[in-house]
Amino acid sequence: MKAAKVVFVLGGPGSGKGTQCALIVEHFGFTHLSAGDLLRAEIKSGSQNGAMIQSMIKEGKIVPSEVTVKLLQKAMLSSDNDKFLIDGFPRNEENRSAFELITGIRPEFILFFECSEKEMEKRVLGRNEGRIDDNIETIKKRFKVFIDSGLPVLKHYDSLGKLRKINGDRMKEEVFESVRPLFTAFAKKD
Ligand SMILES: Nc1ncnc2c1ncn2[C@@H]1O[C@H](COP(=O)(O)OP(=O)(O)OP(=O)(O)O)[C@@H](O)[C@H]1O
Ligand SMILES: Nc1ccn([C@H]2C[C@H](O)[C@@H](COP(=O)(O)O)O2)c(=O)n1
Ligand SMILES: [Mg+2]
Repeated sequence: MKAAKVVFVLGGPGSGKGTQCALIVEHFGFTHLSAGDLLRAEIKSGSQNGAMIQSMIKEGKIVPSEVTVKLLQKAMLSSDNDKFLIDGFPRNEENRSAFELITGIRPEFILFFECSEKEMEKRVLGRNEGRIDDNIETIKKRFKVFIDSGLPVLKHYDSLGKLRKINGDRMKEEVFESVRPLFTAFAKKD
């Protein structure tokens, strides 16, 4: 597992993480692992953690790291790929330290989509995927959790010189043109 190359993809709810990950997969052959998607699949699977995960997501809270890191680790181990985009993780310092401790992996860099709350709110409310957290009450809570718990993680990686900030407040094609050079450089280094 230590040979795996990981890029963490962060940003507020609706900042475009999943959308940009799909484009990176298409152009650069990474495997996309969304922590939120893995947690939602765990609810659907009827796991004994399902009810707890569902209630945390509904409240916009962060699921205990042990649960999420195990799901990510399992997905990485069952993949043939060695390049992963881990989307929506780490969401807090506990997520970050648990991942490093359990997997021994340090990320190559962190892709961070900066986007205004007004734009993120509009996108999430228009997403229409039936998510239990895409409603105005939960969105407000998710914004607060992002500021309170997510920003310290970004500060940490900034202090290590690993943070790559992208203006996510543009059309998705324009955003991707800012993302592309980061992965072109990464592919050359590989
Ligand atoms: N640049 C963009 N401009 C306009 N709409 C966008 C853009 N990027 C994504 N969207 C749309 O906004 C919604 C949210 O995007 P996406 O699911 O990629 O965000 P996310 O950061 O993964 O959100 P979450 O953290 O809630 O999972 C989707 O409906 C998507 O199609
Ligand atoms: N590291 C994570 C990632 C996600 N969750 C929970 C809480 C989030 O609000 C929800 C949805 O995530 P998204 O799809 O928006 O990335 O999933 C978590 O607890 N820990
Ligand atoms: Mg997403």
